[in-house]
Amino acid sequence: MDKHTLYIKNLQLSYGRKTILDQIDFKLKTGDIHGLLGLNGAGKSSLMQSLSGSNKKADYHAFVDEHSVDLTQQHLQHVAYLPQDPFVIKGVKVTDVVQFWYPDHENQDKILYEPMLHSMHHKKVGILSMGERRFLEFLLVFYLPHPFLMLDEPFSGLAPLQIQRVQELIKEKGSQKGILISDHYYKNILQITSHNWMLRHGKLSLIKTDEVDKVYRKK
Ligand SMILES: Nc1ncnc2c1ncn2[C@@H]1O[C@H](COP(=O)(O)OP(=O)(O)OP(=O)(O)O)[C@@H](O)[C@H]1O
Repeated sequence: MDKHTLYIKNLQLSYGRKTILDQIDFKLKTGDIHGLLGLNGAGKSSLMQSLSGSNKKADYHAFVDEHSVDLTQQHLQHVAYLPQDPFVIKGVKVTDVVQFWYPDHENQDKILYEPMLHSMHHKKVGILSMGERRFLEFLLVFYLPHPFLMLDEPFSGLAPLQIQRVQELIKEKGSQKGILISDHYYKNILQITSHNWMLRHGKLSLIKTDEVDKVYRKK
């Protein structure tokens, strides 16, 4: 599979007079799994929304394989995004949601035959538990064809076995996609990432695994 690189240059985001992201440069290659850490309100979701083109207030230059790209043109399918908040409508059945997202049988089967989702096909999304719904949403975004994937709190509300399965899938797919993951359960992240970024005061810097605990304890 071809390798791709996403490069973001000089990302700037302010809400009113408050600067959230300050002159951030960021590079992610397919095959890389990077963690995004930071205290509440540091700007992790804002960064992921910006990188996936869903935050229209962000200002930056984006390149894929050195070609300038407009990430807000989401039909170009550069970066997929799992948002922190639930997004699947409650009143529809799991099978219908999956068929809507994936018209092809191959991808439908990958999701519907996922062992931890198998017994839920005919349930409406609204009666799934929080963890079941989050797991479904993760799978929906995970199998999209985009080469880059932003996962905002994918472990939130998941049971330990589901966390393990999400980690397995991310590691398997890590060889094909460039993945950035943020989660407050940062130990789940550190188990699967090669590099970790800390977002503080609008700036992004690499952080070593053994320094992460210290930052969160200082809180
Ligand atoms: N649409 C918005 N308008 C104004 N301020 C916003 C908006 N979205 C986020 N903020 C502010 O930007 C800052 C960063 O928020 P963001 O959600 O990106 O942080 P986070 O690191 O993801 O936080 P958490 O870990 O708590 O989810 C916060 O102070 C938040 O209140």
